Amino acid sequence: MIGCSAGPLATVLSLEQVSYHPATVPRPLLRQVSMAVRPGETAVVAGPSGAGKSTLLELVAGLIQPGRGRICWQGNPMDRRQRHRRCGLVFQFPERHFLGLTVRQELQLGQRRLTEERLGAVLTQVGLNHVPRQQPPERLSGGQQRRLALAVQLLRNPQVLLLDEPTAGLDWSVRDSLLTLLGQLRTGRVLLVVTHEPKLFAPLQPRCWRLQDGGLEPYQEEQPVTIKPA
Ligand SMILES: Nc1ncnc2c1ncn2[C@@H]1O[C@H](COP(=O)(O)OP(=O)(O)OP(=O)(O)O)[C@@H](O)[C@H]1O
Repeated sequence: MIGCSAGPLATVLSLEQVSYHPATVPRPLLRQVSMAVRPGETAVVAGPSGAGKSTLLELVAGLIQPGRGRICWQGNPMDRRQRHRRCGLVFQFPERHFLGLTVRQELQLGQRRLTEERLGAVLTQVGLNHVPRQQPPERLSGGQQRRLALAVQLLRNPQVLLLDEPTAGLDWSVRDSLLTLLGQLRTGRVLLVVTHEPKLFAPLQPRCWRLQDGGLEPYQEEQPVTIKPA
């Protein structure tokens, strides 16, 4: 297996010269995109609507295949199956894709041997253990629905959580509590967030990239000002 150029100790997730050009569009959506995420880092990719942010996540998640380039874990290129196994993708507005009639059913989908213990543990992890498991997902609040979508992915034990506009459409207090949860979930895994509002994610102290016109450039997002007590 040919290793990606970023050293295995230096990075966990890396993209090397990744391009994606669907036949039906005149220009590539992604042109030789490279990024490297180090252990313990949270990555934020910002960009305007239509820049290709969701497409980037789909590539990393193994839902689609790049025309060129490689997506690596600890320096080793991953095929689609490996990417799919390693990554959990939470789509934008994930509540629109719920299929289960109850919270329990939503969590059981694709999890044939889900024990009560594991179900309880994941609901606790996302702060939903108090919610009745027979409750239909559509009766949950907006913030609770996002937490349920995270729980669905966490059951797969992903090393990479891919989050597409995770706070979109939530009011500020719900957004803040979701950000606190994301801060907890980044322990031991990589978070890769795409958003057109990168400032919101500053509390996670991420490394930032900007995606525009098919190219990806690193940039420094301003860190939140912490006021020290007098
Ligand atoms: N397989 C495909 N074939 C043709 N066009 C595609 C394909 N995949 C994505 N696109 C187009 O590429 C553009 C980028 O899509 P994408 O959803 O990745 O952007 P985005 O940055 O996530 O946008 P938003 O912030 O609005 O969600 C869109 O115009 C989309 O319609």
